[in-house]
Order: sequence, then structure tokens, then C-alpha cells
Amino acid sequence: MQHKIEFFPSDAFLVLDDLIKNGEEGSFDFVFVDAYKSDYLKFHELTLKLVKVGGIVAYDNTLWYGSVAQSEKEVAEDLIKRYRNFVVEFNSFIAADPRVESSLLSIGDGLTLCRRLY
Ligand SMILES: C[S@@+](CC[C@H](N)C(=O)[O-])C[C@H]1O[C@@H](n2cnc3c(N)ncnc32)[C@H](O)[C@@H]1O
Repeated sequence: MQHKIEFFPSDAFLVLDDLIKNGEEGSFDFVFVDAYKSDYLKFHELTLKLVKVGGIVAYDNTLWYGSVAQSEKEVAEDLIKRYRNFVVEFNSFIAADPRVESSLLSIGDGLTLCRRLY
């Protein structure tokens, strides 16, 4: 598959900015995001520019170990606690974002699919 893959060993935000600057807006069928949960909203603004209308952006870990369905107080583990509120905020934002039709799939640690509408 090597001839089909272009690997950019770089900060993803630099790569996404360059793709946008180089005229790649609206040219991707699918984007998969599995980065720091605190950056998901920032990723969303950039990936939404890059994916074509009708294309899909997928975000991993949107159940965040089930913690999004727990109160903040109930979450014991540090790492989960640290990012829980970012994931809750991201999920709320996506659910209300008119630019996408979205579904949070309860597989693995939660996978949110967003289809760009316009
Ligand atoms: C959960 S892991 C990804 C695992 C990967 N999807 C896999 O299955 O092997 C998240 C990774 O994203 C990297 N990462 C987070 N933010 C990034 C960014 N802005 N640019 C590049 N890599 C980033 C982290 O360093 C970490 O290695």
C-alpha cells in the first residue's frame, strides 16, 4: 500500500494548515482523528474544511471510558478526569453543529461519525 500512503511525521495542525493553504479544501472523503481530546474542537474546524460535502470525519474515544455518562465527581482516575470535560464539551458541540449530521457509535471507546452537510 506504500504507493497510496503519504506519511507526514509532523504536528498535525501544521499539516492541516498547509493542506488548506495548498488548495486541498473539500477534497478528502474521510478523516480519522485520534489525538489529544483537548484539541478535538480545533481539529473539527480544520477537518471540516478539508473533507468534501458528504464526506466523513471520525473522532475516536468520544465515550472516554464511559466517563461522559458519569458526573465529574464519579470519575476517579486522573487521566480520565483530566480530559473528560473536553470530551463532554466536544460531544455537545458536535450534537448542535448544523454543518454536520453526526452519530456517536457505542463501539470500542466511542466513535463519532460526522457527515459534512454543506
Ligand atoms: C491515542 S494515540 C493514537 C493511536 C493511533 N490511532 C493508533 O491506533 O496507533 C494519539 C497520538 O496522537 C499524537 N498526537 C496528538 N496530537 C497530535 C498532533 N497535533 N500532531 C501529531 N500527533 C499528535 C500523540 O502524540 C499520540 O501518539
